[in-house]
Amino acid sequence: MEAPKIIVAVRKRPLSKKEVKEGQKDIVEVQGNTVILREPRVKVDLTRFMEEFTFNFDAAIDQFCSNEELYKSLVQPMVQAAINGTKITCFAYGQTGSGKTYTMLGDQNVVGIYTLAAFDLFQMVPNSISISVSFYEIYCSKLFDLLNDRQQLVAREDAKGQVIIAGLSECKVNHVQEFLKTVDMGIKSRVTAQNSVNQDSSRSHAILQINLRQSNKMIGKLSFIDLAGSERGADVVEHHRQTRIDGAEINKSLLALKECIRALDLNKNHTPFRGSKLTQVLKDSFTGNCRTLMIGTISSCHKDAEHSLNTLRYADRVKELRTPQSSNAADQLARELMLPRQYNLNNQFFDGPSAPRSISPPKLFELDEKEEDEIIYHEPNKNLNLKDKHEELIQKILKEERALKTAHRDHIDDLVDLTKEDMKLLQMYNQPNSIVEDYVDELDRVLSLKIGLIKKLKSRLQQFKQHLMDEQDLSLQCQTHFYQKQHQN
Ligand SMILES: Nc1ncnc2c1ncn2[C@@H]1O[C@H](COP(=O)(O)OP(=O)(O)OP(=O)(O)O)[C@@H](O)[C@H]1O
Repeated sequence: MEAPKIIVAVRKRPLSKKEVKEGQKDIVEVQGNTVILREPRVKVDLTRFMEEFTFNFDAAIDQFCSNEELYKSLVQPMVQAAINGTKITCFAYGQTGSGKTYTMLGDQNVVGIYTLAAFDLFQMVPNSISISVSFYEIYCSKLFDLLNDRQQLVAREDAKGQVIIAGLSECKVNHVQEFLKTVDMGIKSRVTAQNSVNQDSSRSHAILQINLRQSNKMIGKLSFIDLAGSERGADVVEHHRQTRIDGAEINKSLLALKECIRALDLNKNHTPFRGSKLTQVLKDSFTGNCRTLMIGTISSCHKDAEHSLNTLRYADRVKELRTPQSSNAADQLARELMLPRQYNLNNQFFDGPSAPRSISPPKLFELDEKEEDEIIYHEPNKNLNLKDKHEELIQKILKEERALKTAHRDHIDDLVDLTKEDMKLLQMYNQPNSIVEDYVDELDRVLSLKIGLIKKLKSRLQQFKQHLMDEQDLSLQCQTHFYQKQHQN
């Protein structure tokens, strides 16, 4: 049977030492490929109760599973496929601090799955295949090369519809140590930016690409993506406008990513790649012969219940629309992937008792499909409408901002041309026999043109300023509504 195009896994991170010390509760249970989240709630009459949500995935990974075990069961088979010409994409989605970086890139004590893939690749590929790396980051819709001093990059679509990231460095690596050194340089560049540019890793998507070439022709590609923190997409109630705008961009890219994966699984002809910078640059990875692994990372801590639920719902939506064929293939793969017993995992990893296919209905309020499609964070309807309006306005502002910058540039060019005319005029007036009426008329014309240009730009600016103020008002309304709602709960 054909391998599934998409595998959706969820990984639970353990409580941190700090959380244990604070007495926080672990509210997530992994049983086979099922994740159960029990959220402590309080009713209006102050009685406490537990709300239970059950989700079923291709793989559910508990807190005892190491990166090596995860790699062996889910990623290693894909590495082999990459050598055989398949484009592989692995991405981690989840709240800040839920374990995305830990899974993808590792930390000082633990190796990430990209490193494990590299070890295998260097062992498996024949000498005729060369390996190279690119590593870049998307921050505020801008691309930065992590292997070249964070040079800003531009993504362009060529005549054949292929997206090319102009200037992206691709470093050829001959052995695993060289590979690790190169990626480490990129990780350091990301960390330095966090400290110096007031940037926060949870607000950027990091994309590490390993390219396999034979006689200079790309034959396979593996992309490991550490996404921005999913909760960042809901920064509507943030006080800083730029943070809200960044949040809207992150929200847009995560929703577009979900749409692209769904379209990919349904073999749709039209895939909405242009929906965001992230999906635009990943277009190539999602077309043709490709396979994707999504790892939703969740915290087990009760105070993160809301965010964990949102991640579980997002992952559930990604796999929900799977075609019957690919669903069968995924089930088959899940059985084949059963982890060897030497791994200290729950042994029901894949072939445990068959769990319910869909999520248990939330008992307090229902979400309809449209709501989940449009925002990541679920709120009651009224707030959602405000959020929708806010989102729409942010998109408008982003477009207007780009248009304003272009108009400003054109304005400067026009002013330079008129200033040249000004200078010529003055030179002519300094000539003997010049006619004062001509000079006055001409100067009047040039000045009127300049005033016209300034007025035009000013009115565009005025409109933009008005929309910024509207956004501020709308955000305040969202905040008020959000806090009122919290108070009621
Ligand atoms: N499965 C795990 N087992 C043990 N520790 C983990 C696990 N997942 C995450 N951690 C620890 O939790 C902390 C947060 O993880 P990590 O930095 O990977 O989060 P993140 O989702 O990448 O956050 P951000 O979006 O801010 O980059 C780290 O200290 C990490 O070592």
